[in-house]
Amino acid sequence: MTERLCLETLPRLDTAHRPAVEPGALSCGIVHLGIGAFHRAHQAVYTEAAAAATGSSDWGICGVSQRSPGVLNTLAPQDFLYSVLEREKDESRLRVVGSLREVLFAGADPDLVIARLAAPTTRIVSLTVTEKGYHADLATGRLRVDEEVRADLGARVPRTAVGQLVRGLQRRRAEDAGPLTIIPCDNVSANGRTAETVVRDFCRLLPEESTDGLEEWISENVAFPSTMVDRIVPATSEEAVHEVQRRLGLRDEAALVTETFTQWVVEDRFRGARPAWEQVGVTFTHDVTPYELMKLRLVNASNSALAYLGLLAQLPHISDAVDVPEFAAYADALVRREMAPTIDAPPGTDVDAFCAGVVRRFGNPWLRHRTRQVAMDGTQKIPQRLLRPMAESRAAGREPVLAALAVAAWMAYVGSAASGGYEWSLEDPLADELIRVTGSAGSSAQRLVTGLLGMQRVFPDDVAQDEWFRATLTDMVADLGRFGPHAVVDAVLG
Ligand SMILES: NC(=O)c1ccc[n+]([C@@H]2O[C@H](COP(=O)([O-])OP(=O)(O)OC[C@H]3O[C@@H](n4cnc5c(N)ncnc54)[C@H](O)[C@@H]3O)[C@@H](O)[C@H]2O)c1
Ligand SMILES: O=P(O)(O)OC[C@@H](O)[C@@H](O)[C@H](O)[C@H](O)CO
Repeated sequence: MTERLCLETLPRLDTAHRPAVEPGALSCGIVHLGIGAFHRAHQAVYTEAAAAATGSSDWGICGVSQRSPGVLNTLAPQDFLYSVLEREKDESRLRVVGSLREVLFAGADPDLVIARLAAPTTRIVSLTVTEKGYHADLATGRLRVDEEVRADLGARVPRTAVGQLVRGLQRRRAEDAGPLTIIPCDNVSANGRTAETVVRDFCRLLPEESTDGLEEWISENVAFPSTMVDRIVPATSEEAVHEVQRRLGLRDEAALVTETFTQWVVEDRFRGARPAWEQVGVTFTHDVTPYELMKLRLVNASNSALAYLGLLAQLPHISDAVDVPEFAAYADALVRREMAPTIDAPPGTDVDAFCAGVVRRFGNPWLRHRTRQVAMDGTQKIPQRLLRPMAESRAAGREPVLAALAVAAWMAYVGSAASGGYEWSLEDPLADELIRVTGSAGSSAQRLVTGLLGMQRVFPDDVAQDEWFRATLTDMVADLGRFGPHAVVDAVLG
């Protein structure tokens, strides 16, 4: 049986495949909440490169798995080492990453998580907890006090990321552990401001005696920079594990395959020390907004569109959807014709070249990014990716039919998934409401569209009350059911 990747077997690897740092020499200066695939192939890679560039040993990462012990169980036998295989056409580069030095499962070790957040050696806390993990109201950006948040407000041991952050900050302040920078790395609009708002709202809801002065302390000691992150990182697959084993001669159960493209733009607003990320390609700026809008509206909007059309056509991966010529042409047109006119690109950006890269990146056949994964949590994604730019297009007198088709495909997918049309049940924090709405719509496209448009937590008034939008969606949802996604895409492209 092939031996496992771990500290003991590491020296057997070719130097080119070994970490750029000595893993055992690193202490943890970063705690990362939500240690999924993305952090491991993005921020952890930049952080290791920065440590190697400067020789600093302060920036190892303690990753926290929030919902399941899966990542801990996979990585612990590997001493938290894993490989990242960058693949594109004939180009590939494989490297074991050594910057992740500890993984905790919050469900098993909640007190230790708070202790790590409050340790004076921790200077950075980063997050990839998915869009829903912020518990933010999409319309207002304020904390949504749902069941999980309510439970955390009354609990000593929190389960939500916002609860963990606040408990960690309370203890940091009590123990005078020093300043901290909290860096959200999710595809969430104004993610820094959103994280700060939900943290402050949570503080205000706690009993006054436990938070007296905490907000002032946060203002003086904690920064919440916004970030834009971009790299396609699918979940670990059996294919990835086999390919990496073939190349390394060791088994890595956590192997990740990603693209060569990577981008990280960070608002330059820190409290205290940070890794020298500027030396390894991270852009620091005073305003992330143009980068964020370009990413959400060009990359993520078309990704969601391909996911929903792909699922309606029973295609398992995003690259399978790009292999369908009319879907690829549609995604390209969506990005160029309807999304690009809604953004002010960051200075120096060649928007045409960026647009051309979007569909090419999604077509990378080595990236087995599942349509199901991209499609999940649609109620949290489509407002920022599609509805907001559509509302702006409508206000400017345009008819964004291509974007409307993406929303119609989401509606058709929701209708089908809610009634057992897929092997999985609908994955969305608002699944109960979606199932209720789609159930009462029966087979009527008009009732489905009207019901979904009535969900005020998803559709802002200007979109829900737009007659053009309602009528266009109703026709498209009906046609998707009658003629299928290929024919509807053909018709829309003309
Ligand atoms: N994978 C990508 O290509 C990619 C690219 C850019 C940005 N991102 C951002 O990173 C996020 C994570 O992506 P990933 O590929 O690592 O996913 P993943 O499924 O591998 O990891 C998700 C992590 O979030 C945690 N989580 C899930 N729901 C949560 C909740 N309600 N509260 C707290 N924690 C929760 C999980 O426990 C897990 O640790 C995405 O949602 C996105 O915002 C991902
Ligand atoms: O990761 P999510 O779930 O926010 O969104 C799914 C994809 O759109 C996303 O992962 C992209 O592939 C990624 O944002 C590219 O950088």
